[in-house]
Amino acid sequence: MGTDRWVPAKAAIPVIGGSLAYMHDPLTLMRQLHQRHGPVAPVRMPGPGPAAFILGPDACGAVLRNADKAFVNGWELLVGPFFHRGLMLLDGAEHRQHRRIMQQAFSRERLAAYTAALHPAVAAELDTWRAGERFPAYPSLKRLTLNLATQIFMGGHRIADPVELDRVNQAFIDCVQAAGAMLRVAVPGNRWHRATRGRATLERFLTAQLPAARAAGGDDLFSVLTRVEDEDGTRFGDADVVNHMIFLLMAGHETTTSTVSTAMYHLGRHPDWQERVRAEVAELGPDPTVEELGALPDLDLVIRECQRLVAPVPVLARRVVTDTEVAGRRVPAGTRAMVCLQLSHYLPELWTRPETFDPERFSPRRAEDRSHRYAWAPFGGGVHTCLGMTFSNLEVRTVLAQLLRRFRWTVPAHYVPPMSNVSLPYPKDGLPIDLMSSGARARHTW
Ligand code: HEM
Repeated sequence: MGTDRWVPAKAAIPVIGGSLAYMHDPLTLMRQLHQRHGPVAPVRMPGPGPAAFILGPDACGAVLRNADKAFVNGWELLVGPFFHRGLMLLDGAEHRQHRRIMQQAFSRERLAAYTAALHPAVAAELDTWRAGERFPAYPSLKRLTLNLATQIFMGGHRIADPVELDRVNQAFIDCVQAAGAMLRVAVPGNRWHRATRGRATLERFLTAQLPAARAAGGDDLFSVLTRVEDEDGTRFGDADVVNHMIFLLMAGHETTTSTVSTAMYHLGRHPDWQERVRAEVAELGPDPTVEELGALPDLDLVIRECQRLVAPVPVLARRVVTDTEVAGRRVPAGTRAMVCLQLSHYLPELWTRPETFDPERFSPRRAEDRSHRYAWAPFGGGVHTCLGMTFSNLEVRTVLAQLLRRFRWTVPAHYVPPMSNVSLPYPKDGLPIDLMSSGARARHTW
């Protein structure tokens, strides 16, 4: 295979220009770089060594499959200080062993127990939503998933003190927000500083709670992590449980919120689809099982389409440890490789009218996602493929099913959410939604 010369970083877009262009409109930047450089585009980014965007499904697939073991995870620089030793930040044999143990926390049996706990927790949150007003849905969804994480992951019922619960939630939010900090040095009052303190608070809290979580033998993830073991009987040490918990809280929170909020937006714009999925969930009983939630084909089409249009994790970070080749291009050791999943979701050679909301493209008849293994890859691929994918699907379906059964909603006429891309994408204006009770007729304003 012919190898193109590595284009030195000075030929690439300037540091600030590149970062700002990404934050302004990542998809346009990815398209421009793809057109100009093909599948491996050198970019200048703050941080050590050269950097490249990996573009298109072949190149993304090659990096994620990592056949020659040239890539290790590159997240340390972005989120390392707050999420270090989380599963996604481990490599090689250690990663394999930790993944094997953690997989036991996501077995069928465990998922059934988490799902049973999800129903009342979602209902309690949605009881606080009021029909008849326009309100920013995104912050409410974020609070909802955070409370779910506290209940399902942390065994929130064991935390008696509401002040402490608030403090823990805030510490966790501070950690998540640091990923988008421009200034990656702690200066009192800035994001990095708040996150450093947040990490310390979470560590103290979880370490103190660990004996109770272990003794409880409960069905929440925290309790489960203290006792799961791989086939050789190896278990996590106490520090591992704490590190994994902090990472899982982050991994499961913003990503799930993103999918539900994208779905609320598109279902608000497309009443035909809203009615179609409402009719489907109307058949469910009050506490649907994993199997019942899994058998909602129309909702499944909608969720996949939403994750195509707004990939909750649009770019994955890798670091090159030995000189290698991607799609015929030489990529030297030391390069930071940004795997741009989001671009593949919009390539016109893979998708019909990629800008359009068209869930049917995932139907067995059209199966556009089958055109390439990495055409649709919101959960990544290779050894780090999302471990929470099934749980997240159950959570998204549970929240949407309850929303659809309780409410109808629309979005303002001609409204398109202005997205923040500083860290993971979210609607900057909070996503205004006009909420009605499910009995009321929708007022379609577009
Ligand atoms: C819509 C929701 C979600 C999306 C789109 C998503 C996406 C991803 C992606 C793309 C990765 C791969 C990162 C990489 O290769 O560098 C990943 C990893 C991971 N995710 Fe998710 N995620 C979601 C929800 C969740 C949830 C709810 C959990 C936990 C309950 C979770 C747990 C994990 C874990 C543990 C990893 C690391 C796997 C490993 O390194 O072996 N995710 N996720």
